[in-house]
Amino acid sequence: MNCPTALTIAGSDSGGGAGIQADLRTFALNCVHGMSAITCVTAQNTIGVQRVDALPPEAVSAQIESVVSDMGVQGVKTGMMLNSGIIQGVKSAIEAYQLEERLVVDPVMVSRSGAQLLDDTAIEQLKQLIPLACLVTPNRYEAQLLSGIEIKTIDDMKRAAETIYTYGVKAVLVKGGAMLGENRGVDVWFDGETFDLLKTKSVETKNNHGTGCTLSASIAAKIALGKDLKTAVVESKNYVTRALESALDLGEGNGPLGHFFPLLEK
Ligand SMILES: Nc1ncnc2c1ncn2[C@@H]1O[C@H](COP(=O)(O)OP(=O)(O)OP(=O)(O)O)[C@@H](O)[C@H]1O
Ligand SMILES: Cc1ncc(CO)c(N)n1
Repeated sequence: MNCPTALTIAGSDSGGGAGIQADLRTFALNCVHGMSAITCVTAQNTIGVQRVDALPPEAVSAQIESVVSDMGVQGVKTGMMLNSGIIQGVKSAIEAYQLEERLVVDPVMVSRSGAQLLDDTAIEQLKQLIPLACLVTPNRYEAQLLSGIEIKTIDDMKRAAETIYTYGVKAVLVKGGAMLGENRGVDVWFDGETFDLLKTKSVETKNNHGTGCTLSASIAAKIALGKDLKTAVVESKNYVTRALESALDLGEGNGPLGHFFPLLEK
């Protein structure tokens, strides 16, 4: 049986809500064979991250090379990449295997609570990767950092999307999970020609760990399935909304999404 494949280049989340674990689960729910290049191992739960151990950059590059050279990759996403050495190696591999057209960069730099997750050198390195991608998906704070624009309104999100587009990326999705009031959960799409507001219902839940990872993994899976980028984004946004509505009440903090709600409906 033929099966499309997708690759996630990201960190491991021991709590299973974000990172590699969320990505592989999302690939599976799309009936896409998931493969992984692990960049770092986090000791993490619903409350926070207790420890992070990075892999050597060569170990990350070797994982990418192993799967791409043998199995082929139709969709790729990057998530937490931790340091500039790893990001540099990933960029070289993307270029060597010409994966740009199917690459989604989730620029994991600032958490939704506003904490910086990458040092300044790594941020500069990540800025070099963004132009290669077909889509970059910054959250509110990452969009602020990448554009230099303070984001408070939808108009600010649009201006930030326009600025980030000038990096050379094909399309930008500024995510609105960290916006306030009725703007929470409204994402802004810009592809150089058209702005679009992707608006779903704003879900009232504290169990929202892994929304960004799930969104970018779902988009990569749908690219692997041959869908056009905009369709992949719209369907993925709807999937995240439904998964938030079915989120799991686990742990003391922010529980994981209910990724498998479609299976429970059968
Ligand atoms: N409460 C909510 N209701 C509806 N959609 C939401 C809500 N919170 C987040 N989203 C959606 O989830 C997706 C991820 O956006 P978010 O801004 O949370 O990304 P992120 O900060 O990168 O996520 P993470 O917390 O996983 O790092 C977006 O499509 C956003 O609109
Ligand atoms: C491993 C990992 N990647 C990404 C995020 C952002 O949600 C996280 N918390 N953990």
